[in-house]
Amino acid sequence: MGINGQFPGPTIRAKAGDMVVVELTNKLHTEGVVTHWHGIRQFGTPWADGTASISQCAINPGETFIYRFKVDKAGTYFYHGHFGMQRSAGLYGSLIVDVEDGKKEPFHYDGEFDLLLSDWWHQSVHHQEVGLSSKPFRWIGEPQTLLINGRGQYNCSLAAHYSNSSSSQCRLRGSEQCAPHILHVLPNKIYRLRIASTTALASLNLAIGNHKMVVVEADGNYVQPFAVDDLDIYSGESYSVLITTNQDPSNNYWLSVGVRGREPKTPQGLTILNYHPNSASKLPASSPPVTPLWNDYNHSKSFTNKIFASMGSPKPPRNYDRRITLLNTQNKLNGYTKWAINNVSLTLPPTPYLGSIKHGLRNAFNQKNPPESFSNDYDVMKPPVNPNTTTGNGVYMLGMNTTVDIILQNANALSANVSEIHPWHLHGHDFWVLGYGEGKFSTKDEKKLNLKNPPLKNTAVIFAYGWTALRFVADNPGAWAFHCHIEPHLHMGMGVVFAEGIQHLNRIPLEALACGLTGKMLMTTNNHN
Ligand SMILES: O=C1O[C@H]([C@@H](O)CO)C(O)=C1O
Repeated sequence: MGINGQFPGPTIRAKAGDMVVVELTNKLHTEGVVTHWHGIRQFGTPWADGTASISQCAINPGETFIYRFKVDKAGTYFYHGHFGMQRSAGLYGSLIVDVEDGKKEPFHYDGEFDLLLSDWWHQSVHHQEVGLSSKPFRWIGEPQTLLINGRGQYNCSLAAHYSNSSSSQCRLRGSEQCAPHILHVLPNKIYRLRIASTTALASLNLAIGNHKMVVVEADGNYVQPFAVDDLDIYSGESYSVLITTNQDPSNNYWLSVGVRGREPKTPQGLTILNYHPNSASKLPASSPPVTPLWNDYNHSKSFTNKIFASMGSPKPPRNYDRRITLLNTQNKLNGYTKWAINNVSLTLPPTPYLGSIKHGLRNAFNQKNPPESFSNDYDVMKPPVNPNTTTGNGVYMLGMNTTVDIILQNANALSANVSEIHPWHLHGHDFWVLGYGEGKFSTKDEKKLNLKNPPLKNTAVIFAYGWTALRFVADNPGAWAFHCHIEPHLHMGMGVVFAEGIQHLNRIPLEALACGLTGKMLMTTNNHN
C-alpha cells in the first residue's frame, strides 16, 4: 500500500468472518507510521491481542509491517494514520465488510458507491504540527478544499500564496486526476452510498439535489431506517444511505458536501449523480444543494436525535458499574495552547501501553488513575477561570467485563462565547449512545437516557455547551484510546486511555515491545541469553 499525498490508500474489501492480511510499507524517509482501523476489535496472531495504535511501536521508515485481523461485522469502515497528523496528509482508505456468504443485508439495493470524505490544506502537515506546538500557537485554520475520495476542486493560481511544494501538489490535483468521481446510475434503481469521514477538522453535511436519503447504517451498525434531505457527518463516523433514482432521468444532479459547526471558509465539495444515458458533463439543471448554516445546531441535533438502533440490535446493560465524567476544556500550559480532559492534557508516552502494563513497567506512564470527574462548581458556560492545565498519560484501568458509562461534558473554550463540536472516537469497542443534552449533565438528565433502543456507534459528537452520555462493556483485553477525532485537537491533548484485561493476554508480540522502555528490556534480555 502506498502513502501518496492526499490520494487515499486502496479500498480493502472483505466478508464478515474473513481473516484479512494487509502489508504496509512505510515509504517515508524520516517518520514512523502507526495506523488505526475503525471497526476492528483485535489484531490476530502473530500480531496478537488487544493492539491498536497506542499499543504498537511505530513502523519505521523502510520497514514493512503485516497486519492480520479478523473482520467481525459487516459495515462501512476505514483505516487511517494515527501518528502526528498523517491522516490529514492522506494516509487513509476505506475498509468495506460485506455480510458473510449465505446472509443478506436487511435492505435491498442494486448498486453501491463509496464516498470517503476528507479535508485538505495547502500547508504541509509538518508546518501545521509545528504551528500547533509553538508559543504563541498558530491554528491550522479552515481547509482549502473538501475532498471526496481524495479528489477536490481548487483554483491553483491561488495556491502560489502558500509554498512551492504546495503549488506542485496543487498542479497534481489540477490534472484530470482531480476530476471528481462521477456516480453513474441507472434510472429507477436503489443505490447504497457508503459515506465515511476521515477529515482532520471539518464536520460535514452531505446532500443530493432532488433525492432523499434513507439512513440504514451508522459506524458499522444497522439503524432504524429514516429519510432525510441532508446528513451531518463528523470526523470518524460512517453512514450508509439508500437513494432511489426516481427523478427526471434527462437530468444529472449535484451531490454537495459543506462545512458545519465552524464558520466555513472552504468551498463545497461537489460531484455529480449521472443518470444513464446522459453525458456526465451535462451540468445539472438546478444548482448544488445549499449546506445548512454552519451554526444551525438545531438542524444537526434533529439529525442526530433520529438515530436509533434497528430492532434486534444488542441492548445495553440496565446499570453501570462505573461512571466517568470527562470535562473537555481548552487550556494554557506555560503559554502553549492545549485541550484537556478533567484538566489533564494527554501526552502519549514513548513506550506503548500494552507492553508497559503487561510487564509492570512503573516508569513508562503516570501510575495514578486520571480524575473520574471535575469540580462541581466549574461553570461550563464561561471560559475557564484558571486556564492552566497539566499534562499526563495515566490510564483508566477498567474491570474486565464491567459496564462503563462515560459522560462527555463540553464547555466554553478560552474565548468567551465559543464552544466547539468534538466527535469522540473509541478504539476497540462500540458504545451505546444513551443521549445528548444541553448545559451541564445533572441527575435530572439521568431519567431521559435511552436504554430502550440507543444506537451502537464508535464515534459520537458532543455539541457546543452540551453533554453526551455513552455506555460500553469493557470486554476487549487491551489498551484503548478514546479521543476527539479532530486531528489537531488530539495533537493538543484531547484524549484519554482505557485499559482492561491485559493480564488475560497470553503473549504480546515482539513488534509491540520493540520500542521505548520495553525495547530496552528486550535488549537486556537478549544480551543475557
Ligand atoms: O483548537 C482550536 O484552536 C482554535 C481557536 O480556538 C484558537 O485559535 C480553534 O478554532 C480550534 O478548534
